[in-house]
Amino acid sequence: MYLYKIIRCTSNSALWATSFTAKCHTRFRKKPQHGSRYLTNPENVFEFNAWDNVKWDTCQEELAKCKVTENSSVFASQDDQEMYEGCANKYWDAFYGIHQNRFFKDRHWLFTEFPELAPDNKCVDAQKEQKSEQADEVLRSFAGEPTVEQDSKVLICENTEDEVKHCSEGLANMLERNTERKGTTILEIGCGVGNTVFPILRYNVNPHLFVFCCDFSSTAIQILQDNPEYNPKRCQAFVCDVTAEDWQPPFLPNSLDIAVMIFVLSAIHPDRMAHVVTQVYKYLRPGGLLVFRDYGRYDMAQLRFKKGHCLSDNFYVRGDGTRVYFFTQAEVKSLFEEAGFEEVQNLVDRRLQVNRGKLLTMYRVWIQAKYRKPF
Ligand SMILES: C[S@@+](CC[C@H](N)C(=O)[O-])C[C@H]1O[C@@H](n2cnc3c(N)ncnc32)[C@H](O)[C@@H]1O
Repeated sequence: MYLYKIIRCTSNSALWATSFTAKCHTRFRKKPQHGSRYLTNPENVFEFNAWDNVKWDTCQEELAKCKVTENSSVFASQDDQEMYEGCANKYWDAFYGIHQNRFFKDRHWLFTEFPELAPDNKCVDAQKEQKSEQADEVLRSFAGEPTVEQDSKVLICENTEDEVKHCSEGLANMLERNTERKGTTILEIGCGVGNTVFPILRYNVNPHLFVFCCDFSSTAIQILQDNPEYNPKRCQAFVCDVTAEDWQPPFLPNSLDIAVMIFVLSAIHPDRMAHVVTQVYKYLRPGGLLVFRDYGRYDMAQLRFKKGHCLSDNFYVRGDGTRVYFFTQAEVKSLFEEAGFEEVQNLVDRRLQVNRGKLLTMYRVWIQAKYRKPF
């Protein structure tokens, strides 16, 4: 069992959203990309809650390596490994069954780092939320498997066109908008309860925007669809295990403008990552963009794992049965380039988060990347 910081999120309420949007329209402030507060004098470390682009010296790197070598010295048993893989969606169902939509905060920093997600919106006030929100985690516990039935809203029907096997309201919308060539179609993979999707729907002002989002946790998809902000005219959520050979999604190959992968690839078994990336490539249109942010090697969360939780190199299981991988930039690069993508961005974001009350320092590492499907 691991101790995680408790952060309560109330930002999903419609009331908050309305007042936030209103404030936002009167303020045209934007947080600089990759942060702007640098720690030059170590004595000042407790003056702020977080520092950007923190440099690691060799000693710190060596210490991190030692911790990882130690916590990887005992692997989870083969039986347990198979259970975590076979029941992966059930562990996430249980996670969302407990935490509902209170665990992850809405990811407003998205628009600072990935302005493509809301290109015409000048009012993205990324300072409202600290970028550090993305990895704040609560005390996680696994309380047994829930019995939630799968409830995909994707409709499957016959179509006269051979290549169109699966259709839905979302697909019909998308085809119409693509004919007019006005729309932007976004897919979020591993959307959870919508902490990325709802900010996109709020801040992307393109009237022809359509957001597809999927997750293999039917509990997460149900919670997302129950959110008052869920509008089927602009969004379609569906259940999909992206490690499956075929996705059967409600859109066509070569059709998506943007695919979003935020802290999802790390939750997938390393043996299936390449397949997931290949599938994303298949459904993006030529020229389409993939945006990615995920855990980096030696992030604080990796160093905190105890022996017995390691499944394979840099891949761990948390106390609640959900899994997490810690990437290097080089791994991300080869995953996407081997699938055919061209690199637009690949950076490591090192942040120092500070708990000023307890005088604690926490070194966070994230990999952020963008890849384009060539024309
Ligand atoms: C850390 S959460 C991130 C949620 C969301 N992207 C966000 O920004 O808040 C990881 C999500 O990936 C989903 N996931 C993990 N493996 C998956 C798979 N094979 N297929 C689809 N979703 C998956 C989990 O259910 C979970 O909702």
